[in-house]
Amino acid sequence: MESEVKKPFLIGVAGGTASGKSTVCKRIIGKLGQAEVNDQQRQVVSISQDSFYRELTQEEKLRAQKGRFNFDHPDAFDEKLMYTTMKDILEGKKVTINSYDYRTNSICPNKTVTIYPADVVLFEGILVFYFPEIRELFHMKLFVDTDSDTRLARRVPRDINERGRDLDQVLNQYMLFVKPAFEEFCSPTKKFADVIIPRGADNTVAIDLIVQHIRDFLSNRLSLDALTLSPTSTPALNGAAINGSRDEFLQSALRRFSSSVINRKLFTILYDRHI
Ligand SMILES: Nc1ncnc2c1ncn2[C@@H]1O[C@H](COP(=O)(O)OP(=O)(O)O)[C@@H](O)[C@H]1O
Ligand SMILES: O=c1ccn([C@@H]2O[C@H](COP(=O)(O)O)[C@@H](O)[C@H]2O)c(=O)[nH]1
Repeated sequence: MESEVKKPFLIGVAGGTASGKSTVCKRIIGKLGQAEVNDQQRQVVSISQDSFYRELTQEEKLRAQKGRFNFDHPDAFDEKLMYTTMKDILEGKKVTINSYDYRTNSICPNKTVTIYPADVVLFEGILVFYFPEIRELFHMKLFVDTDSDTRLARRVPRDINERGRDLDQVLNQYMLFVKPAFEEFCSPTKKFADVIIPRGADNTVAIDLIVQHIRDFLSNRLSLDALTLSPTSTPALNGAAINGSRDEFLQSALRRFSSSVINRKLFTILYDRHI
């Protein structure tokens, strides 16, 4: 039998720096029961746009070391790589992405992350809605809307503790690049969002609604897939549905979709429709 190609539900998560994008993604992953699952088995994965910062020229590297490079401008990203990676993910392919090191302002040499095909892929970053071709790929677009004072108050300790900066560097970079670029490039993309999440990860009501929407979408898609099964594409499943017992049908359906986060009660309904 042909192996199943997983075409994921692709979710874009945009928002200003330190708005809580990655925390929101973690909450969604947790609520879908995927927090403890290992990389290869994981059905819900999150990718950061930071993996798509482009390599800097020598001259740009020197400027970056002095805090004079604008990492909040769209030109700082490798748009083409972002697009081809998202397309590959949507085609159910396994992809390899870069790891980024904020301390050196560059891609980590010899360190990549493999993203295995999954049911749900979250792609989070300050400018994920900026590039039209990439924006159009998302099935759902979220904007994490946290006020700028809170964001700055979170960014300062984070950049000092986790990204190797001192207070002056963080504040200078914020005033020179981060704040103006947020206003020019990130904030205007809020209008493309399907859901705006005020207060980020604190907004449990919004996160629960989003999680429910993801579950509904996946259930509906699975329902359509199962209703259009052809004997050539999935002989085992169809054979059981046509010739076998109700239990055989459910067993083979569950085997096929056993790694999915989708509600399995659906198969009972489908079986009743088929037979
Ligand atoms: N709701 C929250 N309450 C308190 N701290 C938060 C909250 N959301 C995020 N943080 C903290 O703020 C910092 C930035 O959050 P993060 O999710 O990494 O933001 P982003 O991905 O948008 O840059 C992290 O140190 C994180 O732990
Ligand atoms: O080398 C770098 C690369 C990026 N940044 C800053 O990171 C944020 C984006 O990450 P968030 O997790 O969304 O905050 C962006 O504002 C860049 O200024 C950096 O400082 N150095």
